[in-house]
Amino acid sequence: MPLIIITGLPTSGKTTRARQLHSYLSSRLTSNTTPSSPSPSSTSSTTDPPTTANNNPNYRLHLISDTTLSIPRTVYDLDPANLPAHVRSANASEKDARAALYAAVKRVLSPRDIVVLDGLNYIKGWRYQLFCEAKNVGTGCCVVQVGTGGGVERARGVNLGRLEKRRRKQGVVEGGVEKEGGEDEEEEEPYEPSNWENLVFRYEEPNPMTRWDSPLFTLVWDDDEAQARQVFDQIWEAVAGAGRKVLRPNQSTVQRDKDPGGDYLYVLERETQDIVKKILERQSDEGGGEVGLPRVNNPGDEKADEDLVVELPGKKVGLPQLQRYRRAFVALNRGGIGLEAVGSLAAKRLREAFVRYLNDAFEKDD
Ligand SMILES: Nc1ncnc2c1ncn2[C@@H]1O[C@H](COP(=O)(O)OP(=O)(O)OP(=O)(O)O)[C@@H](O)[C@H]1O
Repeated sequence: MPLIIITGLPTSGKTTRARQLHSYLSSRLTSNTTPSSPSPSSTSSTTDPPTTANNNPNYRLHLISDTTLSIPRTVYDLDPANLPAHVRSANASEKDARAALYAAVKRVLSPRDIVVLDGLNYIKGWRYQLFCEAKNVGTGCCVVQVGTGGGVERARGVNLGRLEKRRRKQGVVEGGVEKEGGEDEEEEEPYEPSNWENLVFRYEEPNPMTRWDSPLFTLVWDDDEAQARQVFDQIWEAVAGAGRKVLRPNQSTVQRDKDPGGDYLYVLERETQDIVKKILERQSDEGGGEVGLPRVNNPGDEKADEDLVVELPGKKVGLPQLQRYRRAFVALNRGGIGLEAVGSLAAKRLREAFVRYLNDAFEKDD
């Protein structure tokens, strides 16, 4: 499962662990024997390791993060008005940052590439999207949660420390005395305190019971080298060991490598619109439960084959929510399933795929 998603609260030690894991995997791939332990110095290293190591005939290794893509910390600002003008004009919002990360992952991810994605990765829908991408290219995905252990105080302290360091560096110390030094140190960017608190508030804990957050590995701040090494061994086993799990693309991520025909896009729109319309018509007033849908969109004979089943979430679903899912599904499958499949077969497959996609999405929302 070559996509390794690192997640955790802001300033909780994610990059530190991501670098340790990267260097562990790198030495494991290079030597094909016993990997080196994470070195003590790597805990405080601020220099990025090379993003690619290609010493093993079977795997290439990549590290992707905000830093490797030069994504500024300001993208996590709550209020775009607070962003510096040059950032605002480049429209560098958090959403755009995610798009850049997604594109970077997509560019390299394959069954032969191990990608360590270091970042907050705090939105479960985002982790789900990455899981689908891994599945789409026929590889696997796991999540590594980095925690500080025993509350958020330590992570908050790291951020406050960074803020203080930045203040001192800017020469704005109490009493207005300008201080020197620190010029040659690489600055670890702090979050504005309100943003930090908000990111903690919004953090969506990984849930190992869901497919997209499993297998889930955990590392805490106080884990020493030997403990970290044990977890890295388990990750290696999951990623490259005999028992590694490979996700096979299914019909909710329909093959996209053929040129789409104009008809295909029309069929994609028509069938997904029809499913949305029927769900709205058929769901009960209380919401929840199952709704049967026709496998074929044939107004003359709708009752004939109603064996597609949507399991609705606990509350009633509205048009905006369904349209959002529909648009996401359309975007995912716009690439087409090939001209040969256009027609009734494509329509049927798309309906099945869209229903499966909705079931996944509702399960995730519950
Ligand atoms: N397990 C640890 N033991 C000791 N110090 C650590 C540990 N993990 C991180 N640190 C220190 O805490 C600080 C923050 O760590 P790091 O940059 O890895 O956090 P992060 O979660 O990646 O932060 P950000 O949210 O800014 O990306 C660094 O100075 C680092 O050296």
